[in-house]
Amino acid sequence: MTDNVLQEFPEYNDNYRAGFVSFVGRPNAGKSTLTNALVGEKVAITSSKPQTTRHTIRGIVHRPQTDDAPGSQLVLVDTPGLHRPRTLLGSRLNDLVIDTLSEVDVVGFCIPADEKIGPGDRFIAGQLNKLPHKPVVALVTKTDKVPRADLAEQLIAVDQLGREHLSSEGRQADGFASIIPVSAVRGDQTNVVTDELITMMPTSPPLYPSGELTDEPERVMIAELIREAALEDVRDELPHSIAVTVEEMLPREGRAADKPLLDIHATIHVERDSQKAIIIGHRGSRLKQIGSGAREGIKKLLGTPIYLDLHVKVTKEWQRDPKKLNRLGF
Ligand SMILES: Nc1nc2c(ncn2[C@@H]2O[C@H](COP(=O)(O)OP(=O)(O)OP(=O)(O)O)[C@@H](O)[C@H]2O)c(=O)[nH]1
Repeated sequence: MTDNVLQEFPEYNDNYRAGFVSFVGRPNAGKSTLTNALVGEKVAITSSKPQTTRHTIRGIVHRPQTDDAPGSQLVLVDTPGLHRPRTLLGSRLNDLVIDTLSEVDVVGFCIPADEKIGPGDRFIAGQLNKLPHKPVVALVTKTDKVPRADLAEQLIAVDQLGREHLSSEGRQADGFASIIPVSAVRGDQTNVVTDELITMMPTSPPLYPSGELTDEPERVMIAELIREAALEDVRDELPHSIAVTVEEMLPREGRAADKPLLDIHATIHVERDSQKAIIIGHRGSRLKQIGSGAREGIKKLLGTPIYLDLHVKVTKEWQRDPKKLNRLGF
């Protein structure tokens, strides 16, 4: 930690709490939406399609010191969905998730209130059981989608899941450290989630300056925004096949200082010619749509006008080829 960080926190004292929390859960469980709700600004990318969060994206919750509580900082590490691997990419993602989890202070296991607990959840619980010293909080998400009676039943089922699957030797107590129902969309109980997570953080000096919401490199955020735009309205098989790389970001030469323009060159990678055709669309109409969709988000992120140059490339079988995976940054 730099001295700069401490200068920003004159009230910092020995009771200050700060640490890392990571949300896991099967695809679509509501991890990104919850991250955004806790941080209060859009940092992670959400989509109604599963498995869009491939990169570790952090958001930071700052709580200033009050008469009742010391100041605190919660660093949210948003991981890809932990899921049963079917491809090499799948198993790489799982390794990445386990690595991330071994370094955080608390794991938040997101389980939707409106879906029955299934093999995917039991798989995740089994993986978490491999980290016996890691406290796990169950977050029962999307509570606005179910009647109270169904929620009560789900809470009991979640408790059961914890008792059955989080019981390795060395675990302080069997099961979840706590179970919290929450609706990120309505903002119900989001404060309770923050409070509970903060009490579980170690005493520590602040980890990040207060203005910082995310330390994800801009390039990765930009690639994610393009990927999100490309995933709008496409068929179900496509999401797994798309990756985006940002090739170049350069300020346009010869522009007046008060009228800057940033040129961004990016590539959308697909696996097959047929998918390339879908992405490009009739006479390039879909690609144009993707470009304008992504441009808005990128402009907002960078706070400057941009020119987005998009290419589509067939990178065959990239999900299964280790060399290609490395080149795409996985
Ligand atoms: N009604 C309701 N919908 C929610 C809530 N939280 C998330 N959703 C919806 O559930 C879907 C999935 O949410 P995400 O936050 O993208 O889920 P995720 O777990 O990050 O998904 P992956 O990135 O695929 O792992 C989206 O359509 C959200 O709008 C909630 O509290 N209430």
